[in-house]
Amino acid sequence: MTTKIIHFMVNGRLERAEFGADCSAADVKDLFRAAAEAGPQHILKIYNTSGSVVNVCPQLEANSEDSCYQLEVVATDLQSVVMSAELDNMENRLLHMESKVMEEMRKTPDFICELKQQVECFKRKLETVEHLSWMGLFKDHNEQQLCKFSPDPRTPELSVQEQRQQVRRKFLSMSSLQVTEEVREHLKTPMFDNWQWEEAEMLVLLQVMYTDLDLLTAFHIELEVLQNFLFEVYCHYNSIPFHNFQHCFCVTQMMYGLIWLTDLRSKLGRTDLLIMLTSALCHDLDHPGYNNVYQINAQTDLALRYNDISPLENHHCAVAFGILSKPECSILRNLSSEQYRHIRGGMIKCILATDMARHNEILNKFKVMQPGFNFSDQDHKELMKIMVKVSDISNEARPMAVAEPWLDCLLQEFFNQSDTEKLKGLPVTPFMDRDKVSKPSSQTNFIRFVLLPLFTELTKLFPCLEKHILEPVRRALEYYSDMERASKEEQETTKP
Ligand SMILES: Nc1nc2c(ncn2[C@@H]2O[C@@H]3COP(=O)(O)O[C@H]3[C@H]2O)c(=O)[nH]1
Ligand SMILES: [Zn+2]
Repeated sequence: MTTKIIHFMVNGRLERAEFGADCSAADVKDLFRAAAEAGPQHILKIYNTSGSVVNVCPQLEANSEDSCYQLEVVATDLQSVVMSAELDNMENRLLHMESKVMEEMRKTPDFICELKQQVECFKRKLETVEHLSWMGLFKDHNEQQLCKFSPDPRTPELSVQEQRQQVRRKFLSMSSLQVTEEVREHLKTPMFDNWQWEEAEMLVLLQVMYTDLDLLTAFHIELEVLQNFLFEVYCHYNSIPFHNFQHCFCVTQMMYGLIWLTDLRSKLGRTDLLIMLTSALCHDLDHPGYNNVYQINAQTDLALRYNDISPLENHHCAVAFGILSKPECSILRNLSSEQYRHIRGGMIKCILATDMARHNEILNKFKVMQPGFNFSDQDHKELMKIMVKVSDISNEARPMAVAEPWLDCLLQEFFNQSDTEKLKGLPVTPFMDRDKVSKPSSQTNFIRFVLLPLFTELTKLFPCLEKHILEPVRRALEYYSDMERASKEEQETTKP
């Protein structure tokens, strides 16, 4: 039997393990646990030289001292214990509710049966290792496993490359089909429901946005180049809970909707529209799921590269121009160098302005120039920035059934970050801490202090946004305030 030798760093020591390919997964884990002086309750994580997590399994690739893995004890499995207790608690409350309802109705209502089934399913999952992957602590050895919380779960048997190629084929085969007038019109409103569309279809709809704004004709963009560009953009979004391709699509669709709602076509030039739409599309490229504060505190490569100055936004922008530097993807390739420089400058401004650390600065500038806003003035650059920014944080302007799942995705990403911060001993970002925030508290604060002031200001310039943006956001505030009140009342009544 041939054995392989694995070199790895653990607790500052270089170690080696030797095992055969027919060795069991449990044996391999035990080998690493022993080296890390960890017990069975600990969760181990192995990183390769490029910092990606690899699976602790017999198929682990042999390496040399120079290319050794990093082995880390990232958590004890306490979280499962806590989750398990919470599920038991939930189950007891459901049983209690069921018996009360039974007294009156003599039958268990469907919704209680459904809830019971969900709790049961959750408990089963918790008993397997599946939950570790939701927490980002376990990876299948299928190199780049897709995130379980991705809003659009894809076929697990296919590799990422194969899945992407499948999306590409579907996109290209559908893109010649006629998108109905009804869909085209719907695409221009904040009512659009992203959850009904799969990735290939979203690529077709993005193509429609460029064509319906006449951008292909105005900038001599070949259809094939636009399709290559859109596909590359799609490939450069990660499968993470929130900052994924679906988010990119939603932000671009909202930007597109705002262009039509506020009739920007008659107020700005085609170049400005191209800048805004393309900035929205590229604004979160290759987002890793951990925000700037984390990048800076953890001293990541991005923070080092960009000197702690908006590391993520600088990266999104750099990735965008990396894609645009490939001739087959460059929708800007038929422009003069002066036009290119102008569009590049505009996109950099718009994408960098999505850093929420600059929120007040940008809002205040907009407030100052607001009375007597002049669209032909150079100052409209500020308007472009604010429109992309508004689109970026506009989920709550959408119907509740569309917006609420987005909040779940966002909190998932937040909690993932704060869990990692706790594990690594980094400062914990309070609004991401699962022990401190809840859905309603997160949303009432965000709507009161971020959304309403910004949207109110924009509505002064475009009164039609009152109906399309402000009103839905006010309704969302009511909804989450009610939820907050109800959960406080419930806590009061269940207090021992
Ligand atoms: N609480 C809350 N935060 C949001 C919402 N939408 C966007 N954000 C935050 O606004 C930020 C905008 O920039 P990022 O994409 O980095 O991260 C986003 C989130 O942190 C929302 O609906 N609720
Ligand atoms: Zn974003």
